[in-house]
Amino acid sequence: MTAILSEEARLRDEIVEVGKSLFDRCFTFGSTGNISARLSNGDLLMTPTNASLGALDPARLSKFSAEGIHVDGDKPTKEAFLHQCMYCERAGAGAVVHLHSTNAVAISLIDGLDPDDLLPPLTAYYVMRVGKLPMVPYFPPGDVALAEAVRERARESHAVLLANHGPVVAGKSLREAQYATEELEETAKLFLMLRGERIRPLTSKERDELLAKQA
Ligand SMILES: O=C(CO)COP(=O)(O)O
Ligand SMILES: [Zn+2]
Repeated sequence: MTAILSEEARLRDEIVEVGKSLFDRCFTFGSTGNISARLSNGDLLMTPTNASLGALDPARLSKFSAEGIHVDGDKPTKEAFLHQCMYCERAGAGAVVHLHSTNAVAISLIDGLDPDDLLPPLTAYYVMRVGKLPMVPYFPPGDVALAEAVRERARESHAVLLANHGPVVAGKSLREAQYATEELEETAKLFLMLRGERIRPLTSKERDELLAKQA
């Protein structure tokens, strides 16, 4: 019990710290974005709805039981079901980060990209931390259909991009989810910077070798 409590206290602090770090560096704006983390007993902590990631209170985070019941804290993010869908499909996930990061949102607006994998393997770290980026069709924020569509794509990838909305990324730990989300955003920025240039992404062999090392 004490171990669970200290794990929970640590995770609460980490959600606040990561939220502030992402917000302060403009990875999301206003009250957009949400973060969740899973305790080893299956309980979930989530950011409350309409909260700025830059000003979270560890004591007011929303808590869900392993059965998915809201048991404590402020009213949860409207994307609570989406986060739960991500954990259902990604057994090893310990955290999920959703942002409205500008360059990733821009990618989600470009017509004609491959919806099964939106970005080329520009750098090794993109392949190592993100790997593949499928697109989830547009549904309004908080819609059950959005969460169900994320569930479909989460089977094949821990990172997905919501059309006209933003990225959702799961990680073994909150730090992993954070770093992957940052890598996704920076790669989206590089992709936009390089539009119109002849580019030389990693080859399939180079990409596959990196992915094999991750497995
Ligand atoms: O990003 C958001 C919706 O997609 C923010 O919603 P919440 O304030 O309910 O977390
Ligand atoms: Zn959102």
